[in-house]
Amino acid sequence: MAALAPSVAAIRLAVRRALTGLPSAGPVLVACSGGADSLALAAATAFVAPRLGRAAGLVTVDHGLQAGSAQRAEMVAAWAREAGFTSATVVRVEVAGRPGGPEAAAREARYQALTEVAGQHGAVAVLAGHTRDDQAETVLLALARGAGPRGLAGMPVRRDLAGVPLLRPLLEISREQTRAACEVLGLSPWQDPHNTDPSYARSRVRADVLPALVRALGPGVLDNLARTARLVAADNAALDDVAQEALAAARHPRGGLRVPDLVALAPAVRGRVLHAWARELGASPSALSYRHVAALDALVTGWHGQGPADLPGGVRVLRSADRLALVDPT
Ligand SMILES: Nc1ncnc2c1ncn2[C@@H]1O[C@H](COP(=O)(O)OP(=O)(O)OP(=O)(O)O)[C@@H](O)[C@H]1O
Repeated sequence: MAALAPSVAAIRLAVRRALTGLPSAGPVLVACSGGADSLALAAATAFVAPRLGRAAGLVTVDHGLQAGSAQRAEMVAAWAREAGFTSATVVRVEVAGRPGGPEAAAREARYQALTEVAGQHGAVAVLAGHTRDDQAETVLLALARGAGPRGLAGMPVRRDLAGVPLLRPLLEISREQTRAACEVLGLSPWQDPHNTDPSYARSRVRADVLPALVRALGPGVLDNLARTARLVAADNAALDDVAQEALAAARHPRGGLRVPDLVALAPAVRGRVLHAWARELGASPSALSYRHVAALDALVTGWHGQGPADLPGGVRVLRSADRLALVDPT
């Protein structure tokens, strides 16, 4: 018997670890674009899940943004049925008319579709094929836009998708390995033209920046960027816990927060307390930026009688005496 290719073995092991950690019985759902990363993930899941006594379904989203996208989706679904998935679902989504740029709109439509299909199948987790290289790109993009630790933590290995865990088992697997696994398994991945379109910052990082970094600093740089994300994520989790306690302790009896309690906090914790509080008041996390939190912080530490701080979603916060309070919109 031929030895198992290292790329295939590594990806199967990563999937096995992700599935073994799932608490309850029920199917998992692989989100597969047909690209090399999610195709390698799907092939590994089709192998591993039945051996763990778990059903696996596959879902592919047709964004309808390119000619032939419907056929591509059907081909992925047809492959999935052959590969032994218990369900193979194609969802066509409407991207136009959603807020944000085209990438953000497609992502929002995709995650909404994945959530719906997960609900229909009673899935206990959705698996996505983001790799170590995607993580390295995410960290670099976050660094470049000054996103701070929240951005530098990159993509979490697990997050909540409207009640269903979204898992990323391949965050420590390289793109080279997913390409190699597809080749070994005789799979022909779809090449997403967006991935090489230089009008996207991520594509430019992928095509120009990462290769330049590897040339200048050596091949370990991709692993190191991904490790940075893991280390920062662990620090973030600890600091967020501290901030939650500080937020609870800083509540003012008449609503809002007590300024002296906030002043006493370390700046890193205070920033997180204000961020968490702003979200609680209704500011959307994706729109909440450094600038907004800095404006709240200025009400605490740079107070000179200034007016309210404006947060996304029309949320306004003012300082009166020793209290930060929401401005009643009425
Ligand atoms: N059209 C789609 N249908 C289903 N899942 C998708 C689709 N597009 C992306 N995904 C999921 O999101 C993950 C990340 O996609 P993205 O396009 O950002 O990265 P990628 O590295 O190009 O992945 P891939 O090689 O799998 O296309 C994919 O691995 C897959 O799990």
